[in-house]
Amino acid sequence: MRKRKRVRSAGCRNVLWSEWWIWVSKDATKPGEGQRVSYTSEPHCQITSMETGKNTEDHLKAHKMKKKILRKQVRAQHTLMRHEGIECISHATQSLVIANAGLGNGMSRHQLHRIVDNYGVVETLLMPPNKPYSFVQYESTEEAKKAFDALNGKEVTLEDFDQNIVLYCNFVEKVFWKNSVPTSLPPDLKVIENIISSEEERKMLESIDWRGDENTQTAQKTLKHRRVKHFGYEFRYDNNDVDKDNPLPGGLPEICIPFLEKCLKQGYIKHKPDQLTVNQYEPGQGIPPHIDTHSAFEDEIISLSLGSEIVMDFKHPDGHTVAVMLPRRSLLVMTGESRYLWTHGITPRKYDVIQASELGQKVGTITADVRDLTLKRRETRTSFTFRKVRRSSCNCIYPSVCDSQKGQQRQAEPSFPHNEMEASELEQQYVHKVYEEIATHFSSTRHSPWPRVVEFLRSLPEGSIVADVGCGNGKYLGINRDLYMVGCDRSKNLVDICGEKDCQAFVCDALSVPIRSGSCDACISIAVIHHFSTAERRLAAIRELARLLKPGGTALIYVWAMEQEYKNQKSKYLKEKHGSKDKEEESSTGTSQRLLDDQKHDRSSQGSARSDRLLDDSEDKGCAAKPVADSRLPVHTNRTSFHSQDMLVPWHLKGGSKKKGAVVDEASLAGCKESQELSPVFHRYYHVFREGELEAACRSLDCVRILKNYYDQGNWCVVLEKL
Ligand SMILES: O=C(O)CCC(=O)C(=O)O
Ligand SMILES: [Fe+2]
Ligand SMILES: [Zn+2]
Repeated sequence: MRKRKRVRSAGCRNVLWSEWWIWVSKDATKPGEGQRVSYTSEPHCQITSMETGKNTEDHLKAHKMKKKILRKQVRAQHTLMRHEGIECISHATQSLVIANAGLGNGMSRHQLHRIVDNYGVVETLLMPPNKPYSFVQYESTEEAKKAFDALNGKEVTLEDFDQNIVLYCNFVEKVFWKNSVPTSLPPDLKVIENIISSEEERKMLESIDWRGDENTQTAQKTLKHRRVKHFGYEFRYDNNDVDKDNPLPGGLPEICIPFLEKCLKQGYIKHKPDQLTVNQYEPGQGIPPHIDTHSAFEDEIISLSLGSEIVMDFKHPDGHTVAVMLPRRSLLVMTGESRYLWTHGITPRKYDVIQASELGQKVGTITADVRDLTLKRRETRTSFTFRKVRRSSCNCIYPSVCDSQKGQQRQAEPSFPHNEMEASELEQQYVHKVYEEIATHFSSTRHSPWPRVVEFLRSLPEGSIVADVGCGNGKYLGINRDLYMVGCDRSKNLVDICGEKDCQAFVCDALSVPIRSGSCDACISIAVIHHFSTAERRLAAIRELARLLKPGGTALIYVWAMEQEYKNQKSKYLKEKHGSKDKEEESSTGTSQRLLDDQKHDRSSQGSARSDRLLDDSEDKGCAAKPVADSRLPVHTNRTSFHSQDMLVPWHLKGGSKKKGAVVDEASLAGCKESQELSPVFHRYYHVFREGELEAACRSLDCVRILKNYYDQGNWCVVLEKL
């Protein structure tokens, strides 16, 4: 409903979409000079000159500043609504939400307390984990008002980061937080506190000699995000397997023997480990989410935390994550489901979110109580991970993630769809779900707009209403500020990323876009329609784009081409097969394609898939794709030509997540390019178009005519006009 209204009245050019939104929402006042929400403060600074009217320059400056604060305040309201469904209200209450004062911004509980305590008695201070806002409830409305007036638009310096941020305040009905985060540990996971004494800890740490770079006896390696040493057997990160036939000389260090005996005696483990990996993490370092290869190690995996505590993230395949505090001198015991099915990893960052009251001592899940969270600076942590090398194949009950059981797994491989329902299920599993999972990583690789798409958007008349259907991270939404662009995507996580960039986008399916027929001057659909798995559905997606257009309106469509060699020219995608460097970002020339860039990742980590991949693609090495002898979809080998029009294309997920606005992650993830280790692989369904196929589909629609039809960097492209 709202969307329609927005589209309809977008003709008045000076109205920001976001401001307009607030006008139609129930707490808004009428559009007018400046004031968009009923309760605003005079920004505590720069405003005095405006009021006394000293001189016009100051007046103008103050006016601009006020407008800016208002804009940001409104943006913060939208973020809160989008993230939490919490609505800000126009009258003063006891409760404030303060944007940019969140744990995700790098604000500690301690610092925020000192700020908000200045204006009255704080009853509750909620700091949700990793979010860019906090909630504060005062004893009285008067106090909250005082805080609002003082803090809205106020610049503060983040302690520890030496960085300035500006706070923006809004009133909310009451302070609350629905704790959707699971509070129990993953099944079959234990954390045993104080397993060794400080003296034993010191001795164990001292026993590891990190001098020298690469050491054959202990297979010492400096990885991109930590140092490691192996004892007993080497664990190889190139194939994620243990070198079973070449035990390292010396076995496990003497000092570990009494410790292991204690673990056996106390029943934490049943079998004596014969392999040890010592990992050392400096603040800012981590290990990507992974499952230790099933075929390499037996069930029990134990890890001793030395030197400092750390938060480890566990993730179930259904997506839910549990952050687990591993205190110093504690033992993590992973068996059964937590060892075989859940990934574990350490996000590379300098601070962890932890419970405030028992600094560093609380075992177990972190997000149990948001009234009590804060940040804690990491220190050097050394872990001793003991495992037992497996001598026979794994027979676990989790075949979907078991490399020993890939025979059975193949049964689960998707087939070419035979009907509408199968098609929709295939897309759900191998397009929607995957983009949801990889959204953050995917978005971090999507910066450079493709030049000919930009050209199309720049050629549109000022004031045009444009829909970007399948907008991804919204990289085209801000290209031409003279347009009213709105994006939509099937992935909520990608739409959230658009929102963070202050772009207008919503979640919907490209087959059913909730925009009024004939309301758009133009549409774009870039690298989207090749994700539909039947010809009917691809045509339906084009028809839907056409429906949105008003007569004379134009649509630009890009799909991936079967022909990666055209007019005797290899596409960039093929040419970069033997490229020199793995790249995380899109080519700065801006000529590389969304799809081509996907392959850079794939190439960079081929062969690094662990047992947690969804499908096994190891058999594909050297050949482009499996022939479609049966109707099972082949898995494409990146950087090779296509041998089938329908296939699965791998995406190698890199560890960590980069959230905009989260200083903590921002700082620590800079330069994060863990390429050879532990990246889970996801597969996306694609139908690559043959020459003429897109054009023919468009021609079958009576309501459009083709204005242009061309090949651009491995894609077939058309520009349509609505008749
Ligand atoms: O540092 C840790 O505790 C875990 C290390 C780990 O998961 C591994 O080396 O596979
Ligand atoms: Fe591990
Ligand atoms: Zn297994």
